[in-house]
Amino acid sequence: MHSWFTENTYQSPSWTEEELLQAKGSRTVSVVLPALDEEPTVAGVIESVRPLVGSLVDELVVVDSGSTDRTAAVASAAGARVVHRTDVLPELEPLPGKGEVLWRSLAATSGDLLVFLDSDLVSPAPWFVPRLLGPLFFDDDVHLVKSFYRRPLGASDDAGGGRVTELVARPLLAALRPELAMVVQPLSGEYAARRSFLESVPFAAGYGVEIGLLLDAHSRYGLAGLAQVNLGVRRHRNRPLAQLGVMARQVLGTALARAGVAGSAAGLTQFVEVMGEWLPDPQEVLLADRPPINEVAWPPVR
Ligand SMILES: O=c1ccn([C@@H]2O[C@H](COP(=O)(O)OP(=O)(O)O)[C@@H](O)[C@H]2O)c(=O)[nH]1
Ligand SMILES: O=C(O)[C@@H](COP(=O)(O)O)O[C@H]1O[C@H](CO)[C@@H](O)[C@H](O)[C@H]1O
Repeated sequence: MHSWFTENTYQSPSWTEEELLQAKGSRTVSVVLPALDEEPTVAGVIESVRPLVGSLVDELVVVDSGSTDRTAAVASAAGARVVHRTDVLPELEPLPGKGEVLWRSLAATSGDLLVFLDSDLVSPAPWFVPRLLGPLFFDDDVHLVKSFYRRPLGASDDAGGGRVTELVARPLLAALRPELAMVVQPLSGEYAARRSFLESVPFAAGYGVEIGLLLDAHSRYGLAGLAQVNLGVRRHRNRPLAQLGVMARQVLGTALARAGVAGSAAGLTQFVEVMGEWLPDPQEVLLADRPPINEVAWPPVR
């Protein structure tokens, strides 16, 4: 078995809250939920973290990505601090993507450590945050902690989720960065990292953010800088295949860029059937990065 997999993979994390608090010491923790139109689920995710605020967690922030539903109101009522993406770095026109709000969250928070959770999670367990923090508290060599879990697809209880992971990210890593073959969920949206790392690397503004951060952490720190923790089961809203095609294009674009492989800037032409004919349905695809935020002059909005 690969030594990294045995040493830095936590199949059954068993740290107690007391042990974690002890190890946390004077460090601070920000939990960030990126949210685009997540009115049905954001409160449940907040409620899974809120009991930790004031102990393991120092701040719980939802960054609204331009929602048109009641995400902000629901999140605020559930007890999170809500930051709209243009509340921070207002001088920058926002880019339409998940990575954009994660990048801006660095300017809206102050924690030494950050934990990212998707806002479309369904019934996330209360141990998600504590388990993600464990390796950062106990191993100073670790800078990025990824989650892994069984990923049911829709209502079924089998593990059919993680379609872009299985069909794009995992094969891509095998081809471009085989050392990362032992990462169980390279695209998992639940992860924790040190601010010092996050502020010093670019953020893909779209869905390439996870693969970009993984590749950059590996380039910067090697496998020793990475850990992964078992969170059990993860259910979330599963997008239709066509939308995952655009996501896959972003994952591919960011991975190629980080690997120094020239790719085109082309978007993605999908096809739709209209009255028995198949017609092109071109998709704009955001492939841009935000630069390392510590290179952008900004007064930290704390
Ligand atoms: O432009 C975007 C796209 C996504 N998200 C958030 O990022 C998380 C993951 O997005 P999504 O659920 O679309 O990805 P999936 O889990 O389906 O791969 C969710 O909390 C979204 O609300 C966001 O804040 N801005
Ligand atoms: O892992 C995946 O294949 C995709 C899609 O998952 P599903 O097939 O809908 O379970 O979900 C992840 O990918 C995104 C891109 O990295 C992340 O932003 C999401 O948080 C993560 O859920």
